[in-house]
Amino acid sequence: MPASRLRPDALSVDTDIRTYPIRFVHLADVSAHLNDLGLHGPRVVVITDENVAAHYRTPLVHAFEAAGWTPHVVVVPPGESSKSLDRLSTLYDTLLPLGLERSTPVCTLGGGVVGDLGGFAAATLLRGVPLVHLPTSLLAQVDSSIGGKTGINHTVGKNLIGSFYQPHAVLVDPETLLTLPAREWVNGMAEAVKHGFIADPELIDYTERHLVDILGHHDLEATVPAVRAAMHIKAQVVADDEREAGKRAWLNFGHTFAHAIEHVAGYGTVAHGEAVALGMRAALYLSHRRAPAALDHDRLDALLAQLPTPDVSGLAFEALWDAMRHDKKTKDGTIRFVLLHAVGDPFVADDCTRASVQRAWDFVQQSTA
Ligand SMILES: NC(=O)c1ccc[n+]([C@@H]2O[C@H](COP(=O)([O-])OP(=O)(O)OC[C@H]3O[C@@H](n4cnc5c(N)ncnc54)[C@H](O)[C@@H]3O)[C@@H](O)[C@H]2O)c1
Ligand SMILES: O=C(O)C(=O)C[C@@H](O)[C@H](O)[C@H](O)COP(=O)(O)O
Ligand SMILES: [Zn+2]
Repeated sequence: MPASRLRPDALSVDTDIRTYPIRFVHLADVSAHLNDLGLHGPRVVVITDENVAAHYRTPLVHAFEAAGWTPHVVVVPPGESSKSLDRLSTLYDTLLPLGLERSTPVCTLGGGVVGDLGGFAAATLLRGVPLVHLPTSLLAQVDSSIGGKTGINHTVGKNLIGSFYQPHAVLVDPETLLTLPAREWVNGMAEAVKHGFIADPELIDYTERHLVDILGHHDLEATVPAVRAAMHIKAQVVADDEREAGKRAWLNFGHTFAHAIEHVAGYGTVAHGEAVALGMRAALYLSHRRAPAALDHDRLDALLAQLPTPDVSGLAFEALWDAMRHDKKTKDGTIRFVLLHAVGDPFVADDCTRASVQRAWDFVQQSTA
């Protein structure tokens, strides 16, 4: 298939367990791609959510059936609350009686919630069945479908139960973005910009030039190059450090704050990408205070300020600080933050004082009030 602007060349993710492709496809061709990947039917499980099912369940099922496959579609409620032990348990109750075999592929069709939940189910069913992500949210396309982090939330904190479980492939149909609500474009662009901050000044420049086309007009021709650039960065970081022994932590830029914000606000109140946008503003502020000459704070913060976020004036710093203690980057009791020496030059800081972190949160609250 020749590359086109909406379906550029594939990328690949090189991990210890396997090298897998990220392909830009038509959803109707998924079964042919599964065959090509050595994943055979006739049975296939598709895990999706109600919103995504409303648009894509019927065409995908028809395409599978026309190719001689037997799809079993499982639909979960949309939203962060589905990343729960209860929902996972319901998923096992639905899937195990089907008598799946170790070779039965499981596809997740949807955003990061379905990917993380369905990915964890695939990792644990029969000790692991083949997983293919079909990401339909911008956030899932630029970030969550790549790299093998799967899991669920706990009342103690975000993503605290999970596994590393790499998919066999990521099959992206950019045209699914056309049904995505406006808020979800913001969520996706937050994680895309994150990849620019940690690794690619050109992606930051590109986003500055095209954000209106992307967020305002949902212009796929402007969006797909940003998606591919973000995917490329994520694939490289994961290939270098699959299990987060070192540089993979950079993908957590903005996330020490973000996960605390999501937890304290109540899962689903502030969406993940929105929380990451707020967390990056705090991390940029902290970075700039340490090395004012190396970062054009006002320019970079102005880019983040174009990502609309909910009112966080009610989130007290004390509660956020407590929640941050459960961050998975915490070491020897010290809360750690990914900061920037410069755009494209991140590091993990373990010496941020409580007072400096509070000043960063005060800045975010004042700027978003
Ligand atoms: N595993 C990872 O590496 C990783 C990376 C980043 C984020 N995450 C996780 O991903 C989750 C956030 O993902 P998300 O932002 O995709 O949220 P989401 O999965 O809740 O999707 C956002 C909303 O968009 C809807 N939707 C998705 N695709 C659609 C489409 N094409 N048309 C219409 N509606 C559509 C969904 O139903 C949902 O309501 C968080 O739980 C976050 O922690 C994981
Ligand atoms: O893939 C990674 O590594 C990331 O950190 C990507 C993040 O965008 C994502 O939100 C991830 O789920 C956070 O990981 P966690 O280990 O901090 O839960
Ligand atoms: Zn994230």
